[in-house]
Amino acid sequence: MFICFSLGLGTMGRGIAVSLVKAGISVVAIETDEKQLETGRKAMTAMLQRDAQRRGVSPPLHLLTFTLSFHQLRDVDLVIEAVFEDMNLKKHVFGDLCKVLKQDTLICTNTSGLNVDELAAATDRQHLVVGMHFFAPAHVMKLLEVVYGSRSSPEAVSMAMAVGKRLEKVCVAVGNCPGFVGNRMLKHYLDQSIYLLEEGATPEQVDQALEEFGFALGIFKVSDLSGLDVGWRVRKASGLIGPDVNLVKPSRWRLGRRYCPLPDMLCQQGRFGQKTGRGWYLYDSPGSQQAKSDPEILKFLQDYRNKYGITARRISSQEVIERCAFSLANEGFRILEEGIAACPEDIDVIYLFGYGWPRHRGGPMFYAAQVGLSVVLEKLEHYHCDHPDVPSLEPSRLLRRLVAEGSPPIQQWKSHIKNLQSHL
Ligand SMILES: CCCCCCCCCCCCCC(=O)CC(=O)SCCNC(=O)CCNC(=O)[C@H](O)C(C)(C)COP(=O)(O)OP(=O)(O)OC[C@H]1O[C@@H](n2cnc3c(N)ncnc32)[C@H](O)[C@@H]1OP(=O)(O)O
Ligand SMILES: NC(=O)C1=CN([C@@H]2O[C@H](COP(=O)(O)OP(=O)(O)OC[C@H]3O[C@@H](n4cnc5c(N)ncnc54)[C@H](O)[C@@H]3O)[C@@H](O)[C@H]2O)C=CC1
Repeated sequence: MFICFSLGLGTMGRGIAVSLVKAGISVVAIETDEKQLETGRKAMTAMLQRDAQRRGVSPPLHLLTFTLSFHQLRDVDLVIEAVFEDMNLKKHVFGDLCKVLKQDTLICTNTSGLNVDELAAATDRQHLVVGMHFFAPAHVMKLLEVVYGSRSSPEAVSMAMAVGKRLEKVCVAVGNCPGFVGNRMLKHYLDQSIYLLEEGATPEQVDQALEEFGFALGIFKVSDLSGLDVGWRVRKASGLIGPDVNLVKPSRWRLGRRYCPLPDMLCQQGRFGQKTGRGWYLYDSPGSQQAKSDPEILKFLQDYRNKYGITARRISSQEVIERCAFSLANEGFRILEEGIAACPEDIDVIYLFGYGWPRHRGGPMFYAAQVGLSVVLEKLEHYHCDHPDVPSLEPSRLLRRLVAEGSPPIQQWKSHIKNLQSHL
């Protein structure tokens, strides 16, 4: 028998547990208190009932057990942790897990980007700790990034891949670095989108340009779906927000580079996205998915620009796409050079199946090749010249080298990497 333990039933935990149950796997689901457990139970039951109704079968609710206690852990084969993105909390949870788990239970974390090695070090079985990074909504998105820690055993990684396959996910093994592959790239894409708001765009304009380009959802709708509080926790832990930073008058440069505090200011107002019914957009009620424009956000953005003496300018859809797509691809080249992804095709698969990248454009690396590497380089140089305090716009070494060597086809990029040290 295969039993899985899902820890945390928030945005991600409930979708992960539903994916497991749909694959016929028994799940013990745990939360911190009765209220959270009941909210998770209701949400998961509704998801399973909708799915069963569509397929004309009965929902496999018998595979689910809900509990507040770690005692039911003894017999589980796999744990998937999805508690808040907080290193200390996760380490604490991992330590507690090891007191009750069988010696050979695989411990997986759904962290968005924390150091898997550091988490593994909090356990008594570093070789059995692997990242299993699902994507929101977790019962729908096909991608699973399997994060290979430096001490994860090949058997543990292959078991995580096998579980992913059983869940009908598209699994991609990636190396361990902040944000892994998808979110490390997403960070730069998000940064550009937020800078565009500072410079004069609205969330609606940016999202419209991205959706016309072919993204399933614009970045601000995606942020509301995922929850703005996740990134807020990450920035707090990175020292970008904290006691040394004056939150009344947030600065626009931190740790030596451009920083936009707009998302932090939204979180301070309790606007976490869909889960609170308000984020970059407005929703009818918490949990609703239908994004509506919010006049308060437009005023909030204009007040912010006034405060900093920024004159809003008209931003074209072309600029939105170039800054977002080329900053994504630029980071992709760095990821390839560092051996965090096995090949450009893996990066493309991650974006197609994890982030709703337009299929007909083939993924950010394929798109860069289609546009022409020399064009991408020229555009990045142009935008970096306009924004010298944004290091991520500086063209990567690998992109420069590929252009200097005549823009070889995508299948040959890896052979142009000097001293490749794979993290896989
Ligand atoms: C350098 C250091 C960096 C550190 C890291 C930085 C971290 C930054 C923080 C980031 C936060 C963490 C994010 C993360 O780790 C990775 C992510 O998960 S990012 C989010 C990725 N997801 C996407 O990009 C979603 C893209 N959208 C899509 O692909 C489609 O729009 C979608 C599949 C969601 C819906 O497609 P559609 O055809 O419209 O579907 P249906 O209407 O048929 O519905 C199917 C199903 O999906 C549910 N659904 C639809 N829309 C939404 C929505 N807006 N919100 C939630 N759920 C939605 C719908 O209810 C259906 O569900 P059922 O249960 O099947 O009925
Ligand atoms: N939101 C997203 O789009 C994605 C998030 N992730 C990651 O998944 C993890 C969870 O994120 P979300 O689901 O968004 O957070 P969330 O805030 O929606 O849910 C977290 C849940 O964990 C519960 N929890 C906290 N401590 C716990 C404990 N000790 N035991 C049991 N449950 C506990 C909370 O009560 C809460 O329900 C984080 O590590 C996050 O970075 C990964 C991929 C996508």
